[in-house]
Amino acid sequence: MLERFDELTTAHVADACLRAGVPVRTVSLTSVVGGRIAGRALPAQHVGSVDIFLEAFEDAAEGDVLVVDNSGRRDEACVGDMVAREAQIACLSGIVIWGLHRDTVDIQEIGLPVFSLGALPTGPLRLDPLPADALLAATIGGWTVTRDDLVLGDEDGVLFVPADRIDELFDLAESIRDTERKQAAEIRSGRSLREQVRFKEYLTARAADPSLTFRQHLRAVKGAVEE
Ligand SMILES: O=C([O-])CC(=O)C(=O)O
Ligand SMILES: [Mg+2]
Repeated sequence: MLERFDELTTAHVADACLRAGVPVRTVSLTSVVGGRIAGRALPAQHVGSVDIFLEAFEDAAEGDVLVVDNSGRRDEACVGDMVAREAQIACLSGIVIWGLHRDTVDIQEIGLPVFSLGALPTGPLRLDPLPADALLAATIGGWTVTRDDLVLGDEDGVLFVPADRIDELFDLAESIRDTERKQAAEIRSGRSLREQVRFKEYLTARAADPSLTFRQHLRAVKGAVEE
C-alpha cells in the first residue's frame, strides 16, 4: 500500500489532504541521510533519556517510523547513532525528530532515514517526569500524532496522515500529480500555465464577481497548482 508513495511527493499528498478535508499536518524537517520515509507512526515523548525509545522498540512492527516528540527543543540533541542503530535492528524504516540529532556522520553511515530540525553536539542534560501517554501520542509542530497515523517524508519535509484515509488520499494525490505533470510538460513545450488554465478568463470573471477565487477557477478548468 505504501509503495504508492514511491511515485508521489509529500506536496502531492498534502494537496490531496486539502482536497479531501483532512488536516494538512506537515513539518519542515530535513533528512540527515537523504532519502524518503514512509511507515506507521511509533510515537515517543522524550524527557531526557533514550530509554523511552528502547521501550517503544519493544512493541514496534517492521516498517514503523519512530516519531520523537522533543518539544522542538534546540538546546539538546536526543537521537544519535546508538538510537539509529537500535531502530535499524528493530526493523524500523526511519526516525522523525521534533528536535535535534547528533552523531551525524555515523547516522549517515548507518543509512537509516532520520529527519530532524538540525544537529547539536550536546546530549540531554536533564531528566523530567515521564508523562503517562509518552508512548501513545507525540506533539510534532503543534500536531498530535498517534499509532493511527502514517508518516511520509521526502525532500520537502514530513507529513502525517490518518492511516484509514490513505487509499483515498493516494488516489487524489496521483490525480493531482498527473495533472501537474501534464501542465509542466506543456510549459516545457512553450504553452504557458496562464494559457493552460485560461487565466485571462479568470481575471475577467473575477472582475465581474470579486468573490471568485483562483482555486474555484482551477477546479472548473480541471487544473492543479495548490490543491
Ligand atoms: O543523545 C543521546 O543521548 C543519544 C545518542 O547520543 C545516541 O543515540 O547515540
Ligand atoms: Mg551518541
